[in-house]
Amino acid sequence: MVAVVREAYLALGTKSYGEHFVLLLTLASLTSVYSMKTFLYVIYSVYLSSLSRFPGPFWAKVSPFWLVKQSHSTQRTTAVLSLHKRYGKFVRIAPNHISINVSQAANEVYGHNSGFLKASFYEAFVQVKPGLFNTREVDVHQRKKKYMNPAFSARALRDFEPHMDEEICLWKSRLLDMTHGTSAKVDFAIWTNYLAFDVIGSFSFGKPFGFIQKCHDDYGLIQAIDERGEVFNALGSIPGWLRPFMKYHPFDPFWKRGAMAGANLEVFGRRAYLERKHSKSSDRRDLLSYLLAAKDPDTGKPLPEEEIIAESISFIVGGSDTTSSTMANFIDFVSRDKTLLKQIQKELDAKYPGPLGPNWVADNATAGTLPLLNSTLREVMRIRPTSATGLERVTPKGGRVIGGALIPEGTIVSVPTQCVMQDEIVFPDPFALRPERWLEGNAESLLISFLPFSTGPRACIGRNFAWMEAVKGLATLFRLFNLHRATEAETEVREGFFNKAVECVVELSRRQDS
Ligand code: HEM
Repeated sequence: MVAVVREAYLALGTKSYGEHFVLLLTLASLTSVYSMKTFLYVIYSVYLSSLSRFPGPFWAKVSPFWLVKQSHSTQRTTAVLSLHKRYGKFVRIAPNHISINVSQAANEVYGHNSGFLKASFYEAFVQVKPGLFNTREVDVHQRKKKYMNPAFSARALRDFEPHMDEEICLWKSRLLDMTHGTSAKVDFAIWTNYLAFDVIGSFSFGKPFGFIQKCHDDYGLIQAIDERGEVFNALGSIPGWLRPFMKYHPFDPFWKRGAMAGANLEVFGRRAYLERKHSKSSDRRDLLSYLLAAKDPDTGKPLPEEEIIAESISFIVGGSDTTSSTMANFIDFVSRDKTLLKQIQKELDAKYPGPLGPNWVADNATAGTLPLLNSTLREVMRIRPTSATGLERVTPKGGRVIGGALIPEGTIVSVPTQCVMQDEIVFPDPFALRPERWLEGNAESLLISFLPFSTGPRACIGRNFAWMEAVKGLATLFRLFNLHRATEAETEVREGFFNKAVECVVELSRRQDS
């Protein structure tokens, strides 16, 4: 097209009036051909395609950029939920994408043997090589899972607990230092990050990154991961061929920031891997030791270095921001509710009576079974899930009936986790934080709709690890401190692939026997 226009321009200087007329007519016809094509595409998309029976905003039916815009504004799930309120259970949120707000659909799409595979959205998250999280092929995923599973076994987690304790102990000491003889304003959106990053550093590479030690993120890693999450989440909805060019967008620095954040994370991941590889051998069974010892089942050879680096990066991301956001949300909710705070502390005092030594940290065996602490954590994860979005999957060959509607093969579908966990039929008064609902007779039956870690073969491999870290960290914090949220205002949440509170400033003071 550009070449034709240039030809026409060059020619205009030398041609007669009649020839000018012919050229202009040619240009006009070309423009009309393109306009006609666009017009036909719109007609097809809106009225004739097999998805045209599903309602949705006009722009979402004809272009992926409606969804890109929502992700760009870091409010994708909120926007999709408001569409469900307006249009009902099935909404077309992109030309080939149906969002489904039907509880049972979560199992139909994500459950074992459903046949739904991850969509090309996940390719936007690939760094170095596809990792456990973003690989799409079933056989590659199964191979990876085989060598990753042992690092997450009950035994491996038990062995790791003393190392987790070291980080939680240092964390609480820092908080105790800050509150010596006084109270302090502490932003737990940052401090839960320090803890989670050091814990995942210790778990993956055998030593923490040193955030708690320095009370600072020297590498700018937290911001890099936030920016990367927001930009990659938006890139995922952009057609694959266009993604590499987005960083050159002349008017919108958002895309370039994401590319730079991704590059910084890659440098950090490579360095952490190399340091660990060349460190003096230790008998610590960290994640890297499992990966370095793993053999490719096809070739019998060790895993390629690039694959290990890709997994390292993926674990820094997947294992840090997620747990820290969940803990920050818990702190946010409970520090606003004095009655609940006192009840949780009463439960903790009974199990951990004072005096508590300087190295005391809540143990998993006890903290993991405290009824109120654990049911409050469930409620927080249900009301403000860290992973709220509809996870994108492709409908398998032959199509499927999902939530009662026939979905043609090749269609991208997603079931927003937040919808499932706030279904008022399953959870009456869904927006009220009611820990009791998990302590009543029918609590077991609620678990099927409690999906903060997703479900099926692609569910979170780190869920037990995350739960252990959260209950230990929170039990230690609430046993030792009083927390009072320093604002009445609603907490602002930004959504990348995961949700994250922008701040969680709390007035922190020591309890009497801490
Ligand atoms: C509260 C904390 C966490 C939440 C809410 C969470 C949530 C999730 C969710 C919803 C998925 C499914 C994603 C999808 O299908 O696209 C997932 C997958 C994953 N998570 Fe987590 N996660 C948490 C903590 C962790 C931790 C601590 C680790 C590592 C130590 C981890 C590692 C992973 C990995 C590797 C996957 C991909 C699994 C696969 O595809 O087989 N996550 N997580």
